[in-house]
Amino acid sequence: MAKLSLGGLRMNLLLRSSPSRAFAPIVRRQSTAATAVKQQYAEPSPAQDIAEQQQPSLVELAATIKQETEKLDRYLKENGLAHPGFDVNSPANFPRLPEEMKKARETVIQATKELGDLVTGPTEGIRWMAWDHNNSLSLQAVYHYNIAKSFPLDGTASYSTIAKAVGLDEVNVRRFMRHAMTNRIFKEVSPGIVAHTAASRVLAEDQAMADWVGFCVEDIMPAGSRVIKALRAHPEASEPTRTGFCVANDTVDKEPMFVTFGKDPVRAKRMGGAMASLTGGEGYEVSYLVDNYDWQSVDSVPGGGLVVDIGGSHGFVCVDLAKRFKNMRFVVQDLPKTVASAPDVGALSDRISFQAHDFHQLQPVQGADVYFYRWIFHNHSTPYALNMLRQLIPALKRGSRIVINDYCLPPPNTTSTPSAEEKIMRTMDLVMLTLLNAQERTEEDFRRLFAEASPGFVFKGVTRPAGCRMSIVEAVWEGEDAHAAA
Ligand SMILES: C[S@@+](CC[C@H](N)C(=O)[O-])C[C@H]1O[C@@H](n2cnc3c(N)ncnc32)[C@H](O)[C@@H]1O
Repeated sequence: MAKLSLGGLRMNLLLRSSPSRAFAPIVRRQSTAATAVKQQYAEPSPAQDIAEQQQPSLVELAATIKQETEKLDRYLKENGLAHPGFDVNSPANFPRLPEEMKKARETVIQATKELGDLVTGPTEGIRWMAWDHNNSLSLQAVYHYNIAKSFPLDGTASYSTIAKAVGLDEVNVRRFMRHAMTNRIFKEVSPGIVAHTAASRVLAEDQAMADWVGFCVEDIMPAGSRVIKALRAHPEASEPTRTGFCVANDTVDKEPMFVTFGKDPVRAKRMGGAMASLTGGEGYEVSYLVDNYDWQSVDSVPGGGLVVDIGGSHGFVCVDLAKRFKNMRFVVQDLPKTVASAPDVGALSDRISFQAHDFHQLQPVQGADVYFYRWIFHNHSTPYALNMLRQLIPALKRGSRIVINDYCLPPPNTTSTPSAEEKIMRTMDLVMLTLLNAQERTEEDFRRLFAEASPGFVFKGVTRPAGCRMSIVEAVWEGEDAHAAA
């Protein structure tokens, strides 16, 4: 079994046909562009938004960019923070910012995009958008031939030297690198002589980012180009063995992506690095969940309420909860090999136990107070997600809560320009389709899922802690107390 540690996530790759493997996308919440400044105190409803929002003029957008950029610039100067740049020694990331400055930065990003799109115009925009995959192609060449590592970060090299070092002919090295340069990856400092930039330095130094690029350009890109073929053959798009990924890897009706990766340690390791790069950042900390859900009421149940962490990996969420709440008891369920490799939880073992359980089968723990799923539902299409919920029903008592910690898609285009965050989340949704025939869900999707699973589930809603990228989805079982009757 290859085991991937995914930042906050843990993933095990088993050589078995299971759809239940994780792909954990990342999102950043970004407010809208110029309009965000005007709207930040009164968000309009979607209907109002579409009807009433007016397109800011070019000059208004430019003014917003100026105003918010000045705020950022002042903040950087006042705090002695490095200014961003493209040069090899410039910072690899924009500095971490307090909330207000984050808004300014998001507004600059969004307004700049909006202004650029407006002055490009739709025809020209679409013409070149249809060529976007060529950015991935030159990036793939840089990744595949390890070009960023082929010459020193603080030096220069000729195309012919790089060609010899990477084993690709000079003509192709030059064309791929010169294309990558249009994206600020490398620069040509004199004819035929190249040097690193901040972006190529990231590719050379940050292994997790290199893994992310590799996973995207060598696994997701070919799979994405087969999605329509997969959909034409299997329009229901619900089986993890009938995805674009399966078409690309000749595994249709044979095995889902995670099984394919489980057979290939190099790809498995690369995906692990990619996920670590993606989810290791700000906004994924378990503390958001610990601090922002009413665990106190579970802790106050006489004898300590019982929480079942389904697909809970090695139980790190329960460990954090158990440290904070002194009465709650926990059962961590996962596949047998994961449970077998779980580390000893020491003094917490009187309250945390592990159990091998397949979440596509009947839930064995009866009458728990909370059935909890983190990073599980977004890896499953509706039929599989419905089955997971229905497998709980015979175990539920009236009042049992089902808590899902996952992404929650925003309502569609509630701003005059779709935010960068929305773009990322919707792209992730496509990636979930591509790889697993799975999906990200809106609040309404979650509501419908519970309603369709059984009228006994009463949907309570979705909350998203400030600063967190994940949401907490909750439903309560008000149906027949099958557990008590049993
Ligand atoms: C993305 S990880 C999520 C782990 C953990 N909940 C977290 O928040 O990081 C998905 C987990 O589901 C487990 N899993 C996959 N298929 C399963 C199944 N059929 N039954 C139980 N667990 C499963 C995996 O072993 C893995 O630990």
